[in-house]
Amino acid sequence: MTLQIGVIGTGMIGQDHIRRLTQVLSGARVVAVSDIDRSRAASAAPEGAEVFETPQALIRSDKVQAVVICSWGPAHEEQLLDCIAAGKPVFCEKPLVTSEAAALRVIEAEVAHGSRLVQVGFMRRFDADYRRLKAVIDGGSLGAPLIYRSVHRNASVPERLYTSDMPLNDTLVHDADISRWLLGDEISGVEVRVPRRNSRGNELRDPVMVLLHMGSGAIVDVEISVNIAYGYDIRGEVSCEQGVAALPNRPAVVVSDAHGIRQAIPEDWRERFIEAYDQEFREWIVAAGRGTATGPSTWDGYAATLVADAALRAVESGAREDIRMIQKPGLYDRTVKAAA
Ligand SMILES: NC(=O)C1=CN([C@@H]2O[C@H](COP(=O)(O)OP(=O)(O)OC[C@H]3O[C@@H](n4cnc5c(N)ncnc54)[C@H](O)[C@@H]3O)[C@@H](O)[C@H]2O)C=CC1
Ligand SMILES: O=C1[C@@H](O)[C@H](O)[C@@H](O)[C@H](O)[C@H]1O
Repeated sequence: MTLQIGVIGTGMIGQDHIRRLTQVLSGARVVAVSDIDRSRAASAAPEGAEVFETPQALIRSDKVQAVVICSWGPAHEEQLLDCIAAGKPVFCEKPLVTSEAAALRVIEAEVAHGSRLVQVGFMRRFDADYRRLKAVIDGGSLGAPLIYRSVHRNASVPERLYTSDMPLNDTLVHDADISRWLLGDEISGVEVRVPRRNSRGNELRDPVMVLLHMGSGAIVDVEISVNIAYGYDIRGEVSCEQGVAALPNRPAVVVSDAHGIRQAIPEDWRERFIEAYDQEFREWIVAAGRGTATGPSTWDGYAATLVADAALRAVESGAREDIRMIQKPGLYDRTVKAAA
């Protein structure tokens, strides 16, 4: 069976996902697109795909069996609720939504539907290196994890569109999610420290240091730098009771010549996580074909939203801000086996 997909939002990542769904992966076809910028949607539409005037019309269309949301974060809630109302599986890029209240509305709608429909775009969980790191920690040979260092550096971010709150409510969500997943634990409190500003970033609050306090007492120390110029550099290191497991920036061919020894650095997230995005969609296509979702859920999107909100409070208060989650609905405890 070929899954008929509609894509909402045909900007940077929307176009990249259309490319992988059209040229890389099997089992799916992009049959519909929509964007508030109609001409962008028209030029991104693969051959034969219909351009819809509104996301709502695309979601309701009989030709669309599953939806991919790549619009801006504040638009996600309405589009997610429309997908759930239509009973259609939906892959939603991060952030799930941009407020706790919105996350709770999506949880309520999905729980009322009775089974998972939503998968959130936390692609690190599908990255082979992160999966190996998790296997080492879960294997238990290093003992309990005590400290996790998460380095998240972007060469640059889009001027004007990327604002001062975004290191904390857009970029940090990946580190929050991967910390919860790697350590198998919830985040109970957040602190933020703001060092000297990077003058390359205009007025942006950049870099930021974030401490995530895990329920177990383990601490995650996150560096977010979004204008570091030299490339996209993502690292993680877990210090455990009797050993350390580390994920360096993506390994690449080591070149030795008259200029020294060097390795290429990925330019951006598209390059660093190219296989992870492919894998998250491979697994999503299988799950969506069965009318459901797999991997990062609405619950995980809700947890990351609470961390973003707490981080924004913490940057103002200078103190630890606590996080309180609602009781986890049973729906999010069930495992859906998607991969063949
Ligand atoms: N998982 C990841 O690593 C990444 C995730 N993202 C996420 O993907 C989403 C899109 O980001 P980009 O592609 O970088 O942004 P972008 O600005 O390049 O594209 C967003 C597109 O959505 C359209 N749009 C905005 N509101 C809309 C609405 N209400 N209805 C229909 N179309 C709408 C815009 O016109 C634009 O074409 C964001 O939520 C972002 O956080 C982005 C980059 C990487
Ligand atoms: O999700 C992403 C972007 O939206 C975000 O702006 C970047 O900071 C992240 O590294 C990237 O993975």
